[in-house]
Amino acid sequence: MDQMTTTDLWAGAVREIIAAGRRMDRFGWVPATAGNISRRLPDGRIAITRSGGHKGLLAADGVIEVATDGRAVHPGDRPSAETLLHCQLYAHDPAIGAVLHGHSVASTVLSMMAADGAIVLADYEVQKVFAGQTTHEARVRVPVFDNDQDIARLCTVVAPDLGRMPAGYVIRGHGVYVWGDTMDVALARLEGLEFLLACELEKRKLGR
Ligand SMILES: CSC[C@@H](O)[C@@H](O)C(=O)COP(=O)(O)O
Ligand SMILES: [Zn+2]
Repeated sequence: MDQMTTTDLWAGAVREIIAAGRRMDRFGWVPATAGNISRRLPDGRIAITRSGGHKGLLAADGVIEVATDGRAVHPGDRPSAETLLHCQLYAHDPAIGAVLHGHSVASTVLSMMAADGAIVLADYEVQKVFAGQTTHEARVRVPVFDNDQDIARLCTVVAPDLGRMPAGYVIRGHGVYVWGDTMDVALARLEGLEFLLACELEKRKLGR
């Protein structure tokens, strides 16, 4: 791959990450410095948001490269605190090309109330946004994992569920992780999941 092509690939990934951050911000899913966003390039490089920036106000220098073990490729760069959760998904499935993490009100509140380690979505038409879901009559289980500031340890808790989370997962009192083969697919899944969590929160406020 020539130099021009690798530069173009990187620029494309950065554009997608910046646009995703703006879109997530419009919905209020990345308050303050919350959230992180990554993209795996066709050549295997991983682009991810720098730690601590506002994800709705990203510029090109807010996106940096990490290796598959989560370490910054360029010395001095500080990748997202949750980089290992992104790398875990990329290592699990070579088809995954984008990972999104946001902190919505609905995911934060519902996960704090979740019993049995999951939020179960049922009877919603929009469940069909998730791969393999063809009817509102199915039940979509969204695992809820306890929050942990030790992200390597959190990865070991998430690991057994890899490959059986059609809608992504939620970290308790923290937020969602979703992914997709492309950024557009990941954003569609995020929008679908957040819509359903918002519905679920409204339902519970009505005592249902
Ligand atoms: C604003 S606190 C949120 C952070 O602790 C973390 O959960 C988060 O989502 C963003 O961390 P970052 O290191 O910027 O990727
Ligand atoms: Zn977070």
